[in-house]
Amino acid sequence: MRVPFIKMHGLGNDFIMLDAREAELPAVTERSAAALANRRTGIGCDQLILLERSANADFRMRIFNSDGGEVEACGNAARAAALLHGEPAKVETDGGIIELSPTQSGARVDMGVPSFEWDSIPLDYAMDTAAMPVSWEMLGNPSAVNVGNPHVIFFVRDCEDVPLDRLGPLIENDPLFPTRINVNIADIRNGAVNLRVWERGAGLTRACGTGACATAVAAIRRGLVASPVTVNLPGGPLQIEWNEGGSIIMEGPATEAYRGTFEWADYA
Ligand SMILES: N[C@@H](CCC[C@H](N)C(=O)O)C(=O)O
Repeated sequence: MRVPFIKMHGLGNDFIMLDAREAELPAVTERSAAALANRRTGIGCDQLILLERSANADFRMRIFNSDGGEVEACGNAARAAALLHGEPAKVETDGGIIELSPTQSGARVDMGVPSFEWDSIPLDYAMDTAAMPVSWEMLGNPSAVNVGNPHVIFFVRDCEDVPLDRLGPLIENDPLFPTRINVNIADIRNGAVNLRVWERGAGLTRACGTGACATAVAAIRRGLVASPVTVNLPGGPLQIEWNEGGSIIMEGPATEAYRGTFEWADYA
């Protein structure tokens, strides 16, 4: 069976988008998602995104990391889905309902209300998630935030100085994080956040939308910046708004790169 796909990205965080809202597609498995995402032998992407019909919202968005694992949220893919859908929409994700509003160059997304309780991150044992009494080599005293998916955030003097390719996998897989974790390294300059992210199940990416949301929330909570705040990622900037008790609003670009088809049997 030939399956159509759309290659899209948000600030260089790239996706294979499969649209099963009208057409019936074979079930995506961990194995097929990882095979399609493989940059040497497949089509290649950071995340495979599956759009489906939903009984609770305008449609459902499912997210598979490049290691094949299905996860709850993806900020950059939310903007890509908004561009594809073309009109405001409520979207069901495993991390909760999010709301998309397309803009001229991408989308504004209501990502929902963040959680801070240790067991909703989740962590392995109780601690203050605003300033955690833990460290890994040069990285210490992080914050943790769940924005649909789990994030740990380290504030440092210069995020470029951190060997994230080595420390990222170490922290991602630490037993403190029973569902693994996305690792964010941030510095603050002139009221803006500079951010690099080691994504759970995908590694270093050019941008992480949920990472930008979680880091902005953690920085606002620690009194380091005020809302709204610009978060600069290697792939470009996102604007994030958040006030205590409210939803996180993310705004930024999304891009369609090309459309194609693949033979399902090659990746099943
Ligand atoms: N690239 C994404 C996040 C994708 C999921 C993440 N790696 C996880 O495992 O939670 C974004 O833009 O938010």
